[in-house]
Amino acid sequence: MSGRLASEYPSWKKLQQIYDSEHANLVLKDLFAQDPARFSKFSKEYASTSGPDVTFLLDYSKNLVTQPIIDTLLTLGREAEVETYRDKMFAGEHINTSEDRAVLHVALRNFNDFKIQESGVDEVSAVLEHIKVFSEAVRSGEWKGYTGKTINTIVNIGIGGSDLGPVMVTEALKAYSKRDLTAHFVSNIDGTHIAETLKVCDPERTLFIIASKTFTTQETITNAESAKAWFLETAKDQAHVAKHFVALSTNTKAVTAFGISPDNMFQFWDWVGGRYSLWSAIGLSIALVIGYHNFESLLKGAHGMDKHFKEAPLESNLPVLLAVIGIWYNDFYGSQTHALLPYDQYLHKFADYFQQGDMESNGKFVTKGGQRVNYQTGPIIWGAAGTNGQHSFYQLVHQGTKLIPADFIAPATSQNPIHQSKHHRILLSNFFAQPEALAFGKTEAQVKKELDPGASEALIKSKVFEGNRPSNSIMFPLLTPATLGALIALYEHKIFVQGVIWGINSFDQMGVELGKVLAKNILAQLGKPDDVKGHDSSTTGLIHYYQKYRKE
Ligand SMILES: O=P(O)(O)OC[C@H]1O[C@@H](O)[C@H](O)[C@@H](O)[C@@H]1O
Repeated sequence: MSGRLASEYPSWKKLQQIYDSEHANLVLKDLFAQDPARFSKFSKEYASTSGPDVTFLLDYSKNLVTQPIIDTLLTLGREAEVETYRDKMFAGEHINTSEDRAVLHVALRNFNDFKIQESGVDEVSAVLEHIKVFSEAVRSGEWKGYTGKTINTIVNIGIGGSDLGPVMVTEALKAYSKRDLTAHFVSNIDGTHIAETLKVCDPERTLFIIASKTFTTQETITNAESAKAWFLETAKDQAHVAKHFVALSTNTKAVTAFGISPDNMFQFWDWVGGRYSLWSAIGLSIALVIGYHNFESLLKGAHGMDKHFKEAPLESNLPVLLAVIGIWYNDFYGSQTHALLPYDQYLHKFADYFQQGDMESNGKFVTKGGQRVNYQTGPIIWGAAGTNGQHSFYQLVHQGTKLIPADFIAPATSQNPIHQSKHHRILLSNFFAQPEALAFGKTEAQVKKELDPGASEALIKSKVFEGNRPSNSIMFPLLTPATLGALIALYEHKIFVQGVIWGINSFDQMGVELGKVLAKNILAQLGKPDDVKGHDSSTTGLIHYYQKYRKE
């Protein structure tokens, strides 16, 4: 984040030399055979030192690295001043330079531990109290709708960071949810999303949470207006809106203009980035679904990881290790993507969440200083919950032509140990087997032994697994709110470290703006073909096609 080109650091050049001269010999099978202690050397157990107990194991031994490579990668971190920039973040310095903002999602889960100076930080506990009181009133039934009935449905209307975090976390912690409160999340501007959701809502018992940092996002405001119109069809009186609509925003003026009273607004601050906002008022839907106590555990679990990230030396700092290993593949092996593969159905939205978290943070081609980078920055993040992926895309992961570093994530214990944990044992046997298969593969000699002597060369070749495909494995005892908090913070800080090394600003998102501006211009031209002006022939042709067939 210094804005320097990463490729100028001496250690970057050294890593390139190491890659050029050694990568052909970096063979996992050999590395494990040569060193029986490889697992203990390249795995670390995390144990929180504050807040609720959180432990997990990070096994990074199945990576194409040796100790000298890790050391050089850590030197790269030091040359890029990762420690300095980490301290600047925690100190509230304006490291989001393009927007001149502090980056303080860590302040949202701090509980007065670290001293952080920034306006608004001293209001965090009051907002948490507001969330607590409100969520408890709704959950207990004390909060009533306009006809005196309790709330049985919440609809969070938001998009991007005002949607993905709450969606992912409420899914991940479903085991802790209040079963008689149904949560829906409406994000897409496609009218189908709100229309299908409203079909199953009762206006007398539904609470709408309008979640938007800016309160100007077209999708969210349009969906919120449609929800309000739907509500008023039954409720009639505008005064009833107060019982059924709340806002989560930094923009009091726009919230008031929408018709939501400031009493029903949950505040946050411009130093909370959208994709880092689930810890803020944006997490209200989480508190409603899992209860404030569990929401606080989530925050405290994340704080434990913040403490680790802030205080642990780089060589035992888990976010740093994940970050530099990721850079090794991304920038030297040329891998384009990184897969997040949780073997836990509850984490089925984890990869979706970190698509925004990682790709919106580190999908940048200029440094903070405005120079075009001459190396790759953020990877494409993708993934799905195991074992589903095994029956679809794992073919390419095992035998395709691309190197796909992957993180396998699993709890040792299931929240649903049905059939004497038979399901979980099968799930975990796959969780153990896949990284093993990826790393060690299957040789031609092994294949031949299993086939008839007359088997064709082509058949033999098609059954070979080259192996040497890297992965990390992360295991924890049980997916608790605090463990999830720590896990999310682990990846947030990994993304931060990578951004610092690449010299980019991980905290703005200029890349989402151009499309929004063009769409606004096009929206004004959709009325009639003659209005369609100023586009290339392809865009013009597409709009004309729409105009020919549309039905209003
Ligand atoms: O919360 P808001 O202001 O409605 O913004 C929602 C999303 O809007 C998008 O345009 C941004 O790229 C995201 O970062 C953001 O989370």
